[in-house]
Formats: sequence, C-alpha cells, structure tokens
Amino acid sequence: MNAFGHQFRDYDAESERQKSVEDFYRLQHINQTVDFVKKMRAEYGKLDKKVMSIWECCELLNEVVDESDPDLDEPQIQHLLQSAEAIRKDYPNEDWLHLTALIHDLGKVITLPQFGGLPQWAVVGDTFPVGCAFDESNVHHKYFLENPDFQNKVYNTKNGIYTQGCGLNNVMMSWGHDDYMYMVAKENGSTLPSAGQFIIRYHSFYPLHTAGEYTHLMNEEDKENLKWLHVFNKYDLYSKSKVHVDVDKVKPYYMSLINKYFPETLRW
Ligand SMILES: O[C@H]1[C@H](O)[C@@H](O)[C@H](O)[C@@H](O)[C@H]1O
Ligand SMILES: [Fe+2]
Ligand SMILES: [Fe+2]
Repeated sequence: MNAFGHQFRDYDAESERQKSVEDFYRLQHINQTVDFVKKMRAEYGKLDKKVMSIWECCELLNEVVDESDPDLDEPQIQHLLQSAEAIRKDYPNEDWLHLTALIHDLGKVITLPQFGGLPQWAVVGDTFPVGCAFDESNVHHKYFLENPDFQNKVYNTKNGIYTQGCGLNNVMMSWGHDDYMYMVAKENGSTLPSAGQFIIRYHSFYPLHTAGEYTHLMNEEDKENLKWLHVFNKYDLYSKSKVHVDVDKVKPYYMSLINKYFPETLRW
C-alpha cells in the first residue's frame, strides 16, 4: 500500500491525485515526438546550464514535487534517500548501487527555471521509445492517438526506425530526467559501473522492465544490465513512505561514495 492507501502504480484508482496524474500523461503522450527528443538531446547535451556538485543537486531537488507520481508527494530528496537507504540495507557490499539510488532522479532539476524550466511532461513519468509503435503497456496509452508520430507510417511499426536487437543505446527514448542524468554522469566522466548507468537511464522504462515489452530492441549487454534494473526497481517503488530519513546523519556516507565515483564538480 502507498501513503494514500492504494496499491502502488494504480493509475485508475480513485484518489486525490488520479485526475492530475492522468492529465499529466495526456500531455506527455501528445508531445513526446521524435523531433522533440532530438531537440532536447541537442539542447541539454551542451551541459551549459550550471557547474555544481552532486550533493548540491540533491539539495536543489528539495524544491521539486513530481506531478506524475500517484504514490508520492514528498520532496524528492526524501525519495532519493529512502530508496538508497533501503537498497543499502539489503545489498551492503554494492556501494555503487547505493549511490545509483541516491542520484537516479537528480535529472528532475531540468524542471527548475535555472535549468530551462521544462514542463513536467518533458521531465518525469514513465518513458518509452519514440520512432516506433507505442506499446499498449504504456499507462494511459489512449492519449498517443493525438501524438503526431502516431500517424507517421515510418514510426508506427514494431521496429519503426530501429532494427531488431540494435541495442537500447541506439534507441531514442522519450525525453526526461533519466536520459538527462545519464548524459550528465557519462559526459562528466563518472566511473559508476555500466549497470549503474543503465539503471539511471532506463529506470522509468516500465513498459520494458515491468511489462516485458520492447525486448526486441535490446542487445546482449542490455539483457545483462536489465537484471540489476529489476533489483533496483523494487526499492525505487516500494521505499516511498511518509517516514523521513535524517539527512545530516547519512550525508557523510553518501559524500564518500560521491567522491569515489564522481568529480568534485560537474557540468549540468
Ligand atoms: O511517476 C514516476 C516518477 O516520475 C519516477 O521518477 C519515474 O522514474 C517513474 O517512472 C514515474 O512513473
Ligand atoms: Fe525517476
Ligand atoms: Fe525514483
């Protein structure tokens, strides 16, 4: 049960958040097109918005509340610490996994004015490939009918512009906090293992990791990394709670991990 007394990720359950979450997905499904994703990748690939440390970004997330999430209305820094602390308890030796959990949602800063102030539909919510048919496992799938790419013959077949087994790295995902944070980690030379980078990049890809669709686009490396994403997902989802983590108490531990896997400051 989530903090509102419903099952996690029930997008139809009547709750105070149901309607606003559905409205969110309507906008997201209409506006995420191949052209839009190309534009965002070029714009945010410049990494010219700010220079700051990982921890500074964690603190900035205090100002972000995620409109797509039916299970959580806490400040995001609590979600980061709750998921990291939960996975740390069960996997004490995988320090990269603790850090991955801490930073997996940092990309949500692109909704803040100083990072371009993107609308929430371009930042949060589940992700999906653009440039090929939108699978029915996407939540509130019906709104894709109003997406201009839906009518495009090149884009609306199973493989679309991709080829079987081409690897997710060659697939354009809807634009949001996953791909942005992956870009930040990679371009700033993070030494986080490939599985950690994969988790950051695809943790919102529920149609793949939970529904098991779009597997025809994966290559062998993706299949290996997906195993860790399955582990991670449980903690991302089920650690959401009203019980807060004491930030000052756990900060030294996470600072030591940040110093191990990231430079002191990064370009965002
Ligand atoms: O509402 C949630 C939230 O935005 C998460 O950060 C994202 O990873 C999920 O996939 C999404 O459904
Ligand atoms: Fe996320
Ligand atoms: Fe998350």
